[in-house]
Amino acid sequence: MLREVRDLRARLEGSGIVVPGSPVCPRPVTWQQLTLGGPVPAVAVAITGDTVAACADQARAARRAGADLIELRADLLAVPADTTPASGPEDTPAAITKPVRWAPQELAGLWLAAVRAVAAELHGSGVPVLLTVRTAAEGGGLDTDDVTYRAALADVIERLGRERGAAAAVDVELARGDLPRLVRLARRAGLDVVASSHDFMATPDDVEMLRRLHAMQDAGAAVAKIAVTPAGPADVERLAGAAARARGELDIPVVAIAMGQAGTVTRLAGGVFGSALTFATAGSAASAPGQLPLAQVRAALAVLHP
Ligand SMILES: O=C1C[C@@](O)(C(=O)O)C[C@@H](O)[C@@H]1O
Repeated sequence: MLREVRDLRARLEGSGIVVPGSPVCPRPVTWQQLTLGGPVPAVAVAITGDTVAACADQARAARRAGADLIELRADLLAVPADTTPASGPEDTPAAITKPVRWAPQELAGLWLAAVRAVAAELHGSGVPVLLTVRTAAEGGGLDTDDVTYRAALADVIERLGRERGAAAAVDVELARGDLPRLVRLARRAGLDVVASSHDFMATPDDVEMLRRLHAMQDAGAAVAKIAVTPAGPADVERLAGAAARARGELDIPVVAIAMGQAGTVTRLAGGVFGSALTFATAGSAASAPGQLPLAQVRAALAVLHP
């Protein structure tokens, strides 16, 4: 029975008919051994270590666990505090720790060191690296203004271009501005851009979700990703609907996730609605609420995408 369903699906897809459950993506992306946008969603594991050494350890574990893609969440790296006195002589009570204000080049240097360490662990495995620097505005650990974010990202992109192959792609937040320019820089450096948008409070209305995904493709991103927070089943249904519509309207792979407990189903069955990638854990801390262990996600994918 399963074989008959598979054969029928293959015949329909062969004649250009989009079959629910195995969306066809006109412009899939290939990074090393991984293709995003095929009939089965890929599984990413996020590296959430706060030191370069911890990131390398986590990458090794994620590779062994069978991740298709490693996302390095470089925003979670600890930025050493500046302990010089804010004002007054050092022996006065004014000798308090200053807030951390790193220059873009310093941030880029820290992220680059972590990319190198993670890439070294993955060498020869065919598992690509996605470099992500999530800002505090979208639930991440990098608490800077948009100008610093863009400058640091541009710097790390250019430096990655000089060491081709360390990372396959870089995450760029749509809402931080300048996405088309960062896409051009990334292309020149031999990197793809995964454009992203996160809402940790709510699920935007359907028109807005679609608008963001289209804006990402229009800016030249290779992948369009949205993660939202549902208040309940109705929001989960809307997110799934937006994913299915985006899959029909866009050429590039779409990633759509409902975060938190209410959205768990989208981490398992997102592929049925057109989502090309899901995020799972492999022993270390989750990078967003609702992520499940990789083995559970694989088991669900095997049922839904035989
Ligand atoms: O964009 C995403 C998706 C995500 O937020 C999730 O909900 O699994 C996890 C992040 O690390 C990643 O960058």
